[in-house]
Amino acid sequence: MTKLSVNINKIATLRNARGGNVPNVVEATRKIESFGAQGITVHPRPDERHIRYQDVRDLAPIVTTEFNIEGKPVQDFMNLVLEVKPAQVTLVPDAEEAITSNAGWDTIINKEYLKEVISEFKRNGIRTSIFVDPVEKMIEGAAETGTDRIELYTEQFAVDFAANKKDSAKAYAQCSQLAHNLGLGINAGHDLSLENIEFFNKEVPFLDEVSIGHALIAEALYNGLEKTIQQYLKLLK
Ligand SMILES: CC(=O)[C@@H](O)[C@H](O)COP(=O)(O)O
Ligand SMILES: NCC(=O)COP(=O)(O)O
Repeated sequence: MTKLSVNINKIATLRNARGGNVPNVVEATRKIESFGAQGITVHPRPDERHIRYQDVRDLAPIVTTEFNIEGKPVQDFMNLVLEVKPAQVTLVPDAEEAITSNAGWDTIINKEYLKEVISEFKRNGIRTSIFVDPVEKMIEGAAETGTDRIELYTEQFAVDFAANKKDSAKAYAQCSQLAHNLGLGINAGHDLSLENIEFFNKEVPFLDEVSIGHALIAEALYNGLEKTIQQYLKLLK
């Protein structure tokens, strides 16, 4: 079964909107795990627009499933991850001003940089994953960085699925097969939703984990967190 890691960025967005501590991200995390999620993902961005560095410190000791911290490996981010030592770190090549993550790594141009960062996290017992586009050369480059896993960036899949599902996951399936053959673990995420997740999970082999946030939290506004999480779990079987 593909594991579901719930990205709680948007719970922090709502909390920050009023400047207080409601909704409380620690309480929300406990509930999300009790509803069956197999992981919690956070993405502390440099501007702390949603998840703050202190949230990461508060969450680390209470997450009982897998804690996955995503971000660009700037020094502050690296220090935070090495301080809390989550189960997994996912490296994303985010531009600071980007409204959201919008590209995978160029694993060829950035190979030496990624090798250095990845080896530091692995020396500290943290599983590494790197965010990549579904391009076979980028998967081959990822394997040369020493990363444990890749995370397939699924925004293009979501766009294509909405237009015409037929071949929307084809490149992802091919890249997942290649990654598996190269000994890499395979995660996926960005713009996955209740509408597209079943098709993606059926079409793409060897998936270890999907991390889902924006759509899941939006869907939970209508259906509730517990029911929404259990709908995802059922579609990921
Ligand atoms: C890397 C990725 O695609 C998402 O995990 C990202 O964390 C979403 O970030 P926002 O929640 O800031 O849109
Ligand atoms: N890595 C993807 C993630 O954590 C959540 O992305 P999204 O579902 O908020 O687009």
